Amino acid sequence: TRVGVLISGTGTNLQALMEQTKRTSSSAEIVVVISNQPGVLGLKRASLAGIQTRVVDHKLYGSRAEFDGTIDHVLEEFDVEVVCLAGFMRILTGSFVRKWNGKLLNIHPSLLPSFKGVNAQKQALQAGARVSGCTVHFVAEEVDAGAIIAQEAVPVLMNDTEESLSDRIREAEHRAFPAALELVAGGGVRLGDDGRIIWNPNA
Ligand SMILES: Nc1nc2ccc(CNc3ccc(C(=O)NCCCC(=O)O)cc3)cc2c(=O)[nH]1
Ligand SMILES: N[C@@H]1O[C@H](COP(=O)(O)O)[C@@H](O)[C@H]1O
Repeated sequence: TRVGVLISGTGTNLQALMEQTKRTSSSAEIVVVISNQPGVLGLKRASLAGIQTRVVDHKLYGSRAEFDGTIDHVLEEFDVEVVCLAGFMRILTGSFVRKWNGKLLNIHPSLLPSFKGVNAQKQALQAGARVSGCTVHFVAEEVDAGAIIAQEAVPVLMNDTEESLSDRIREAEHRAFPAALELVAGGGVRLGDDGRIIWNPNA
């Protein structure tokens, strides 16, 4: 399965996905990395791994539709079949999400449906949660509301700060996202027409 990864920054999730898809056992191959920000570390990580990169700078587009349309054009150019949002921080338009429905995965740093949106780790701390974690989900038009593919829980410790909790969640992300990508790429999981997860017991 040909995979495109969309990033906005550091790319630690991209790094985990690249390491997983390099394995001979993997059903997935990352064929392009697209960033909406120029010069980010994630682009260097991809180049070091010999993966093609493109920058689609959202500041250069008059509308979200044109920005998303350009990203879509690059994904088609590379014959991408599955798209992973790995620290990608732009909301995608409904038409883009509908076109890639069931083929678009995102990693979120909380146990959805709790703590949607940005600063999820801070929300968990402020709520006094004793457990948090990460969620990999199919992307739906409604932000952070898509069908859940994989989750991993982590403890919230007494002296946790937003940074220490984020670091612990990120370690879980680096396991959950590669595992979820293999499930989707290998046909173990797909999105039903009703928007719910369908598990293939034989995959
Ligand atoms: N339609 C759809 N698109 C998404 C795009 C990115 C992410 C990644 N997680 C994200 C969740 C929230 C945001 C956010 O609210 N950023 C501040 C506004 C940035 C902007 O103006 O664009 C960004 C990424 C998830 C989704 C999703 O669930 N549905
Ligand atoms: N989606 C969120 O973006 C953050 C940065 O990810 P990365 O750029 O290090 O992969 C991660 O915490 C992830 O949950």
